[in-house]
This record gives sequence, C-alpha cells and structure tokens, in this order.
Amino acid sequence: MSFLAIDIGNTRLKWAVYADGAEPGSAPLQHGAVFLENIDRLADEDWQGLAPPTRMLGSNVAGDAVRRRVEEQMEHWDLNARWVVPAAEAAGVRNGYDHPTRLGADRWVAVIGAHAHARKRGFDGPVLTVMIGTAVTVDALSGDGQFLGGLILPGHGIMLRALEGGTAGLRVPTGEVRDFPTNTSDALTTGGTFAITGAIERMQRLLTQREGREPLLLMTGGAGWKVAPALDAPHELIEGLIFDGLLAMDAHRA
Ligand SMILES: Nc1ncnc2c1ncn2[C@@H]1O[C@H](COP(=O)(O)OP(=O)(O)O)[C@@H](O)[C@H]1O
Ligand SMILES: CC(C)(COP(=O)(O)O)[C@@H](O)C(=O)NCCC(=O)O
Ligand SMILES: [K+]
Repeated sequence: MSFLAIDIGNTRLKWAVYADGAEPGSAPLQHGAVFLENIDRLADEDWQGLAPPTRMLGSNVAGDAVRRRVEEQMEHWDLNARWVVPAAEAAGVRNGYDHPTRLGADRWVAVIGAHAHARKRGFDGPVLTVMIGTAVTVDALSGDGQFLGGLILPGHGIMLRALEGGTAGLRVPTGEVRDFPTNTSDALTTGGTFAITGAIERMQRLLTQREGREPLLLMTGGAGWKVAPALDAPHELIEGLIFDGLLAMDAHRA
C-alpha cells in the first residue's frame, strides 16, 4: 500500500511515493522531478519498476492537456486519479480567495502543508508560505487557519527573459547578488532577487501587523535555494511542502 503525490508546475512535474500512514514531514520512499517536455516518458523511465501505488492525489497548474498526458502515464496502474480543486475549506484551512476555485491548486496545497507543519510543531500563529518556481507566490495564513490572500510575481527566469525581450542592451550572463551592483549582469541578478525578497519581506511586515505576531515563514520551490541566502527574514526551506499538503489532504479525506 503506497500513496503517490504529484505536483505539476509550469516547468516541472515533481512526484513522491509514501508508505501508508505517512504524515506531513515524513520522508518519501522514492521521489523525482521531470521537465514537462519529458512527462510522456514517465511510465517507461522514472516510474518503470515502481511498486504500483494504491492511491494518488495531485496538484496541477499546467492545464488539462498536461493532466491528461500524466493520467496516460498512470494507466497501467489500477489507480483512481484524483486532482486537488481548491475549495472553500480543506484540512483545517479556510480559503479567503474571492473565487476559491480560481486559486492555484499548488498555492492551496502548499498553504495546507505549511499549516500542517505549524500545527505539528505546536505553533498557532500566522504562517507565510513562499514558493519560488516558474512564478513566485507569497501567501498569508492567519493564526486561526484563514488563508487571507497572497501575491503572484514573475520568477527570476521570466523577469530576465522579459527584460531581454523588451530592451536592446540587456543580454548578459547571470551575475551575482551585490549591495550596489556596478555591472549589468549583477544589476539584473540583484534586481530580480531583491524584487522577490522585497515582496516577501513586505508581506511578512503586513502579516505581522495584522496578526500582532511574527509569522512562521516557510519557503519551497525549485529555485528556493537561490533566494534563501538573500532573504533577511528568518525562514525555513522545506523542499516537499506541496507533498506535505497533499499528505494532509489525503489524511483528511480518508
Ligand atoms: N536543477 C534544477 N532543475 C530545474 N529547475 C531548477 C533547478 N534549479 C533551480 N531551478 C529553478 O527552479 C524553477 C523550477 O522550479 P519548480 O518548483 O519545479 O517550478 P514549477 O513548480 O513552476 O514547475 C526553474 O524556473 C529554475 O529557475
Ligand atoms: C501562480 C501560478 C502560475 C504559480 O505556478 P508555478 O510557478 O508553480 O508553476 C499558479 O499557482 C496558478 O496558475 N495560479 C492560478 C491563479 C491564482 O492563483 O490566482
Ligand atoms: K509550484
């Protein structure tokens, strides 16, 4: 008996298999990541030889066509494909979005994962969930479990491509994060990084003011490690935050 968790973003599909009874924070038995252009080879490659999972739950923000292609890769297993649709409430979190179903499934699941982490360590204050993927999202959860809302901004890659495409003189290699950049490469890299860390720190201040208490700041996503060193606010990198949310949701449904 095992549980397959899938997180399809706009760049990569991430998957993890857990033993029955796993909880948020548990280590997966196996896990992997593939770029979306390679998802049609999952059954023949990454998942070849995997013990057939007995349950699955996925988060997908890459559209219906991608979801169908992934479902095809799972066809040889006797598995009921289940995908998260953000609702008004799930796993102890209430959804404050104007139209709950329009919230990105990955954001909803990550906030639920972050809530589970906070509760597990006995923390009942607010939580700020930061995801650094293709896009960057910064999502606020109140101490009493209400998702208050959050920001979407371009990830580093999108920012740089937008600048390259919209200017004549910004085609340069990746630079370093510097306090006062003195060349174009460093200016671009620092600009992108400070845009992201600045947005995070602004939301942290807003949430602290609203709740009267410093939030727990949990960060995840493929490029989280790049942003973490430049972030002044105390934070924790949790690679599998979306998987932890999927585990929490699966446990609540059972
Ligand atoms: N080894 C890596 N493989 C892929 N992406 C990476 C890697 N290291 C950093 N990244 C960054 O992480 C981003 C993808 O992160 P991910 O969380 O998978 O995004 P998404 O959920 O949007 O698909 C890429 O835009 C890239 O900038
Ligand atoms: C904001 C996102 C594009 C992030 O995608 P990602 O970077 O994880 O690929 C995704 O969560 C999404 O499509 N959201 C729907 C719109 C919303 O959340 O309001
Ligand atoms: K993501």
